[in-house]
Amino acid sequence: MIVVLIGYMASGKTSIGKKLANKLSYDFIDLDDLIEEKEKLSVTQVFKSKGEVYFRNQEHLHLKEVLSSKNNIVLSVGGGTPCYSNNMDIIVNNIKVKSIYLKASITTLTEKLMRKKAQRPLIAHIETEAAMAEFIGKHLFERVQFYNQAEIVLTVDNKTKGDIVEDIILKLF
Ligand SMILES: Nc1ncnc2c1ncn2[C@@H]1O[C@H](COP(=O)(O)OP(=O)(O)OP(=O)(O)O)[C@@H](O)[C@H]1O
Ligand SMILES: O=C(O)C1=C[C@@H](O)[C@@H](O)[C@H](O)C1
Ligand SMILES: [Mg+2]
Repeated sequence: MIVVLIGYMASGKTSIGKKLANKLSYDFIDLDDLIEEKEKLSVTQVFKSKGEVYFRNQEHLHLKEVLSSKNNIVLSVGGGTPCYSNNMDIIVNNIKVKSIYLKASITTLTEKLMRKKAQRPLIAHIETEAAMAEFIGKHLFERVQFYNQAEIVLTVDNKTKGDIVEDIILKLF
């Protein structure tokens, strides 16, 4: 089985993914980290020096490679991964894959992203909480059509990471 965690920036894909993999004794792969390793640059630097189109292309290639070559892994993808190329089709049509949307509210995401926006090139420039909430609202509206295609949709607001991992395990088995 390959568990694929999807969701907006800061919904918890990386941190929940690591904990879940640990609990299942699966390997953990984070698509953003994989791209950073291959490029020897941070995601922000890739966006700056090579552009978003290049990043999206690499993201697509690495997603396909991981899904076709590995098993017993938890894969956390980037916040935008499901929304480009045919990435969401590739995820949902792979019979080994269980896809999970970590669904967080605009309020939860705004709170988190105001604190941790520096390494996230798409939102680093947003200054006020009101502007952040407005940006996330519009962006999510475009993206939920992809996120909602996940096999499992799990609300994460006001839950601890441990609770979320337990909820995922209950839904998977
Ligand atoms: N349920 C939770 N309770 C408390 N803190 C959380 C929870 N989920 C995530 N966090 C914290 O929120 C921050 C963002 O989480 P994380 O980096 O895992 O998100 P992400 O979905 O991987 O984001 P990105 O798309 O930018 O990679 C981290 O500091 C993480 O520790
Ligand atoms: O939501 C997005 O489009 C992104 C999310 C991050 O995980 C990174 O993949 C990158 O910053 C783009
Ligand atoms: Mg992440």
